[in-house]
Amino acid sequence: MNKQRLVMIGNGMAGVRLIEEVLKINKDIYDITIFGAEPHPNYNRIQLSNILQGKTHFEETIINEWEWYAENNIELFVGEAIINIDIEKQTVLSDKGLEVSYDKLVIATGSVPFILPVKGADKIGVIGFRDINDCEMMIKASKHYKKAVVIGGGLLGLEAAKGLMHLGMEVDVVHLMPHLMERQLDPVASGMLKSELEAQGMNFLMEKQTVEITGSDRVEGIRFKDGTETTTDLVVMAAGIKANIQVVNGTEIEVNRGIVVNDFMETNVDNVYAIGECAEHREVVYGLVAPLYEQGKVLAARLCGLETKAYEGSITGTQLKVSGIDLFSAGEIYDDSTTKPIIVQNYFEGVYKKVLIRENRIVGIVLYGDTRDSNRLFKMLNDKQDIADLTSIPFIQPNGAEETLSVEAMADDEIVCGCNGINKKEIVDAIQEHELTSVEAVGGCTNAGRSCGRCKPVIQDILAYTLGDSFDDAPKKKTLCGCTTLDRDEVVAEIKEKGLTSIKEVMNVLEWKQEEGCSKCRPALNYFLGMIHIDYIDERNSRLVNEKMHANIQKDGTYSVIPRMYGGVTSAEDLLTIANVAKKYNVPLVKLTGGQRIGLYGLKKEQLPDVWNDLGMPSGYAYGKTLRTVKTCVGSSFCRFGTQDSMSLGIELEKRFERLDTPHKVKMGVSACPRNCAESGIKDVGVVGLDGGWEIYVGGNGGTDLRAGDLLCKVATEKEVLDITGAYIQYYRETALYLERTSQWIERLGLDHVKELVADLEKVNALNSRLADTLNRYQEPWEQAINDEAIQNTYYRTREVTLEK
Ligand SMILES: Cc1cc2nc3c(=O)[nH]c(=O)nc-3n(C[C@H](O)[C@H](O)[C@H](O)COP(=O)(O)OP(=O)(O)OC[C@H]3O[C@@H](n4cnc5c(N)ncnc54)[C@H](O)[C@@H]3O)c2cc1C
Ligand SMILES: NC(=O)c1ccc[n+]([C@@H]2O[C@H](COP(=O)([O-])OP(=O)(O)OC[C@H]3O[C@@H](n4cnc5c(N)ncnc54)[C@H](O)[C@@H]3O)[C@@H](O)[C@H]2O)c1
Ligand code: SF4
Ligand code: FES
Repeated sequence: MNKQRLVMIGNGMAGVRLIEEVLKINKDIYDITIFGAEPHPNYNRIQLSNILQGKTHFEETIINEWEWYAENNIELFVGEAIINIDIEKQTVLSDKGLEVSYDKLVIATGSVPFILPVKGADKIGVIGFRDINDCEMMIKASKHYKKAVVIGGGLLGLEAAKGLMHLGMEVDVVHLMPHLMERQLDPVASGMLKSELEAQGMNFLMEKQTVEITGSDRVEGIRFKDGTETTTDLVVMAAGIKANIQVVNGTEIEVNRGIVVNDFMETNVDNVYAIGECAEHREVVYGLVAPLYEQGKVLAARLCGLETKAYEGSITGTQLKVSGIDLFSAGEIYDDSTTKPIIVQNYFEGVYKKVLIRENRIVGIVLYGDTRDSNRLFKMLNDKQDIADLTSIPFIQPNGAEETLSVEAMADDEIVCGCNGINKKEIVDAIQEHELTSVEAVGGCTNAGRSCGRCKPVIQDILAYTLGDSFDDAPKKKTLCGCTTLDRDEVVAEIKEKGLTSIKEVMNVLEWKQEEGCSKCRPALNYFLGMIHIDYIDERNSRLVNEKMHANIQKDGTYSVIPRMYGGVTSAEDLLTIANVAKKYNVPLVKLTGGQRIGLYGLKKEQLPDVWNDLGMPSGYAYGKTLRTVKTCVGSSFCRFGTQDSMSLGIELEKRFERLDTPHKVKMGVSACPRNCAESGIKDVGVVGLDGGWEIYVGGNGGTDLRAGDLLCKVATEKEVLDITGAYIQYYRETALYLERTSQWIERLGLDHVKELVADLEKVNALNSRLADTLNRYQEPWEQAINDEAIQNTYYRTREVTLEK
């Protein structure tokens, strides 16, 4: 049966979770295409506040790596927005002119910040806070400017303000209402919050209505309706959000505040669905992930033709991600004549708890200073539990709180992860069934902890409670990934001992928890098998996406082509060839790379084989976990300081070790004197010429974790450099964790240990002999692709998408 085509507009949190749910139900039902306006894979937007507050980095917030899309055969267009939907033809059109047809269309375009329509709102230095780009702008501004104003004292505004303070800025929060977070907190809790934030150094301008943003090109100040003003270098608008529904303009798809959907996330138009913050369900547009994930489950079942219960709406619970603040709120906040409150307040400890009750049922919760009971109370609210017998203070302030709040005392169905709706029993079952030993593994299996991350400490407690004594050892062990309880060394030992020869066999014999593994273990196993067995047949589909394509995917979904230029040395003829190719294919960017070669950027994947053919040069492997470049200085051939022939040694090193699979990328440099023009001191292997010999440095790194190389040894001849380098690289291949750079590996193993190894000639020879066997088996990948129609069809021919005439 032909697969149907599912197209999704939006590559964000709600949409991609929906796709995960669809794949869980049936991997084979759809050809999936996703368009994302941002140039990134799906990342955890919630964590943007934590990036500003210095608690995490962008890389750590990626939820679905590029490999995940490739592994699941999802066609992904990033940095490409859909600008038109034709519901008659069932096609969508992108801003780059790509027209794609669909059988089912999901709109998951999220929200946009509400920018106050005041004079000056378009000045430089006025931004929203929605994506990583906004985050980066704030970080950049903090390096040049001192003062920031955040407009809006809601969740987003306060998290932004705290982040800007962390970045060293002086921050005013401008708020329209008499108390902060008035949609989530009552005046008492709000007052306590304000006092705490003031104590942390935040300044508030309350009950101020902005009428103008002043300044020339860049913002310089803000003017309020009451005639007062404040100065500022940056304005962050956090005064709410609007559903991003622009894409349906001009269609018959019904909109109100959002795209109107029924209880199955269907719009009024056949085969068109909406989900996430752009969707309006029963007149509600949600702004937190928990309800959006619930919507995703219902829609996934619908799209896969399963019976499903309807989505009937959600009650949401809110928390603020600001260090030192502990609050929770859900449901109704303000009492009225129909509600009765139970309130506990302890000024001395800064604790305030209010539960609103109507007809013996909890209808609202506000907790400040102690939120340990939030899950229990929230469940009672959601379940509409009759609490007639409980309406006394101990029910919100249990005596001997520690005891009743322990994991043991938690009910099985108590929600642990609010974002993902996962209860204690589901976590305990997953731990037992899949022998999970870490919070990450629990997340991989159940989704718990994968969003705001607030529940991670409780998951940790549940692990300890479920595993008992064995938990003490568990966290120390770094398993290969969530699919196995074995670590790297155990997996490698088992492969050798049991003679396992394919990824499938490893997974079967070593009882992998997920039949097909994941994007972490598949490339690692492929590497280990290739490292162990000389005759191993590489599983190309298990490689990381760039290696699979033999080209580096760029942020707009195009690829780069970087041919080898051994030792950074080229010729007029090669330059002419590159220039002609660049012209012929209208290459958008031709650039010298940091590794002394020439990169052609912006090529479409279907152009790659032709470009490689026309170049007629070997691949520079600028995308691989392998030897990248050997940078050289001109050395004794031309430089008056040169003591050695750095270029010829560099070229020999590059020719010897090119294409070799390594646990991570390897860069080398050869300089002909200690002036080090080839930056040998920050390379995985750096060679420096001296009078009468060479010094070999190892473990250097010029990237994010800057590290100077350590002197491994001094040798007299070029042959010794080649032998020691060979032994060193082979030892790294045989002992490093997959994706461990030499800089991390050498610190883990200890320099002395490696020094001893390279001083032992027998060991050096044995390592070099194993390496030589391996080196013999590599083929030039670009040449292979040019000559193999099947490879071209599988990897480089696109499915029929048509370009707009
Ligand atoms: C700083 C911050 C902190 C937050 N903290 C929390 C929290 O603690 N807890 C919580 O539950 N929620 C939090 N949220 C809200 C949460 O991030 C959102 O509810 C969630 O991301 C919504 O998912 P979505 O898929 O609907 O939208 P998004 O995640 O915004 O994804 C929509 C994607 O669609 C893309 N897109 C838009 N138009 C087009 C188009 N025409 N073509 C192609 N692509 C398009 C957008 O670029 C975007 O990448 C926070 C939000 C922010 C900004
Ligand atoms: N911790 C979290 O759960 C979290 C964190 C950040 C963002 N978010 C989500 O992101 C979305 C956006 O958050 P938000 O805080 O912008 O939305 P919001 O609507 O909750 O709050 C906006 C605040 O801005 C104030 N405001 C409105 N107009 C103003 C004006 N002219 N001047 C000053 N103040 C004004 C409002 O009174 C309100 O308190 C929401 O859906 C929110 O749930 C959640
Ligand atoms: S490293 Fe020394 S030999 Fe090489 S170019 Fe620089 S100065 Fe000249
Ligand atoms: S509560 Fe947010 S990830 Fe679990």
